[in-house]
Amino acid sequence: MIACIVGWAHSRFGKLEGETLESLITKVAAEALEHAGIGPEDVGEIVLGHFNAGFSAQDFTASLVLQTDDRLRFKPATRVENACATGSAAVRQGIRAVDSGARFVLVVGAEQMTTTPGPEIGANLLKASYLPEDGDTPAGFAGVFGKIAHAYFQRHGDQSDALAAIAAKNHKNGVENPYAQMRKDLGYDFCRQESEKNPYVAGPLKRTDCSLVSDGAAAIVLTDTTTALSMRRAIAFRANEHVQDFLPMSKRDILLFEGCEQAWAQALKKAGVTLHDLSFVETHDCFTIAELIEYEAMGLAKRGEGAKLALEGYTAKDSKLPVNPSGGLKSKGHPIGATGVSMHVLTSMQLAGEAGGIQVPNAKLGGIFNMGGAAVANYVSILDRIR
Ligand SMILES: CC(=O)SCCNC(=O)CCNC(=O)[C@H](O)C(C)(C)COP(=O)(O)OP(=O)(O)OC[C@H]1O[C@@H](n2cnc3c(N)ncnc32)[C@H](O)[C@@H]1OP(=O)(O)O
Repeated sequence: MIACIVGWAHSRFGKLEGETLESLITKVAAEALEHAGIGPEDVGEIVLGHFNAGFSAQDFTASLVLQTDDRLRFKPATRVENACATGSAAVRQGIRAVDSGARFVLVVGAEQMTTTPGPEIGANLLKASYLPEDGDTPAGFAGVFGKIAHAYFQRHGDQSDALAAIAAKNHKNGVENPYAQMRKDLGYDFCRQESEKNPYVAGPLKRTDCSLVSDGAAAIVLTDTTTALSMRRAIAFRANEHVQDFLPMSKRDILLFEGCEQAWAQALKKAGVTLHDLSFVETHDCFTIAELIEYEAMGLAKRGEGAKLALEGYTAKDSKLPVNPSGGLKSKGHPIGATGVSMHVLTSMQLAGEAGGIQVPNAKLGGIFNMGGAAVANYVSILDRIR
């Protein structure tokens, strides 16, 4: 059975004053059901993606979705977590529920990060790393990717120009995304130069090489193909693959993102397509170096040559393969548990031709890569509009 997305909702991402985790969850849940044209009574199963790791005092959160409407009472609801790929883990669990016979499945991803004091944010995020073996990591998760960038530069040369090009591209794309946290075209020169407003954060990574700290939520409604074809819109999963790798970076060649490579290979094979068939890709640019390595791991460039794609503009919104037309985590924001669900929402919008200013013309097939840790949890979806 092929699961389909038939409704969706997305909150603004950013520092959302006056919101709570509960209000974020219930708003997108209600909006997604309405968008799908179904009622709470039609929901067969609920999955919540929520990372937490200390961002919220409430850690038993699946039932918060039931606060949306009394008619959700007694529905099965479960929270899933897989670090920064938590949203995609929830989507995959939702697909499993459809495969097991649930007619409509409500998948919500949510996180509230900005109410946590600065130093604690880094410490919470580092819980998705493997500290005992990988050694002390200052600067939170940026420290982990700072080490990766440093090692990449040692192997393949200084790629600061390419990283700045990726940052500038994603910030430019985000300007037209109404859900994005930072809608400023920062420009290549600002992203390239160290400055008071763009200091080094970790290793060769500057502030503009990092994704944002965000609050936000997103939701989708899933159903089976037969039901989906009788509804307003139907976005089908041509593939949905999950590859989990070892946690310690010392057990892998960390510059290869082999879990990402494997997940893309499996997904493309399952969908029976190549990268050239995709209209666009939303990929996990938690740090610009991640997007660069992902170009290579997905097979778009040879190892060590990802920079060329960034510098030649191959992945720009109006070019061969737009990557992160939404602005990516870089400018859209990265509320951990919501990110993977957000990628599925924005890809569905693109395929439905409902993406407004970020619309990729004639988008037919969309690819998604969402990652937890440093290529530890790897999820690839390939989505296709069938109605
Ligand atoms: C596998 C994974 O997904 S791991 C990823 C997990 N996520 C992360 O690790 C989050 C990484 N990002 C961060 O920790 C933070 O954004 C940092 C450290 C880069 C910057 O935080 P701070 O230095 O505290 O910046 P602060 O919040 O004080 O903002 C200062 C200015 O920089 C801007 N800014 C903050 N973060 C960013 C960013 N990532 N990119 C661009 N601009 C930024 C702000 O808008 C603000 O601008 P203003 O002065 O014009 O108002």
